[in-house]
Amino acid sequence: MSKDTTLPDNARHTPISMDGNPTIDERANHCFGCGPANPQGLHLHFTTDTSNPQAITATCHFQLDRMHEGPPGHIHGGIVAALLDEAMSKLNRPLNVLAMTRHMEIDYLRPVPLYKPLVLIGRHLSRPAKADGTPGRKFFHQGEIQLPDGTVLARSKGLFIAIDEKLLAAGLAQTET
Ligand SMILES: CCCCCCCCCCCCCC(=O)SCCNC(=O)CCNC(=O)[C@H](O)C(C)(C)COP(=O)(O)OP(=O)(O)OC[C@H]1O[C@@H](n2cnc3c(N)ncnc32)[C@H](O)[C@@H]1OP(=O)(O)O
Repeated sequence: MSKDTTLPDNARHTPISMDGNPTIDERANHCFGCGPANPQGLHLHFTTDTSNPQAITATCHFQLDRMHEGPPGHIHGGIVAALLDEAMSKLNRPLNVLAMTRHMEIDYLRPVPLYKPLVLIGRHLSRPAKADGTPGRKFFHQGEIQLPDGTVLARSKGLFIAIDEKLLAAGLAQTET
């Protein structure tokens, strides 16, 4: 019996159809947000919760220091954007899709402190169906940076567009040396 690929699967790191075709990111592992091989990266580690398939989450506990300073004692706004983008993008794989950020908007609600434990959360909001009722390419997600007591410091909404995995795999094959 074939597996239902529309359901989230938190045991996997890539969509089923990508078996044997790791992404560029996975091969190099230099992703600025989560790649362990990037010495300048943020080294974020997420835990995904797919217990409610309609509202899956990705959560990361992190703390940054002066390397990422913007306003004195606080995280640079561009890094805040990178954190939120990363949290939202981490929802795509449990949803069994490869997708890239097409649009995101950010509310910078409070300055985000350095040297303090913080919580980064991505939440899947919706995947509107196409006109014919089949699953669409657009994934809407939300991201938040919170203090441990739940106070929200920054919030994002993002639109991610699913990429054709066959084209991606073909592109990777051409880059093999
Ligand atoms: C080298 C590549 C490697 C890839 C590895 C991936 C692994 C994962 C990596 C993890 C990365 C982590 C995350 C990162 O940081 S990813 C890094 C940052 N993102 C990028 O670099 C993405 C660059 N953009 C693209 O490549 C293309 O634009 C993509 C592929 C995303 C879509 O191009 P495509 O030509 O296919 O689609 P489209 O442009 O017609 O738009 C699609 C639909 O969206 C609608 N729309 C647009 N704006 C809005 C809006 N504001 N509100 C509502 N809707 C809006 C628009 O009307 C259209 O709708 P419709 O007309 O179809 O109904």
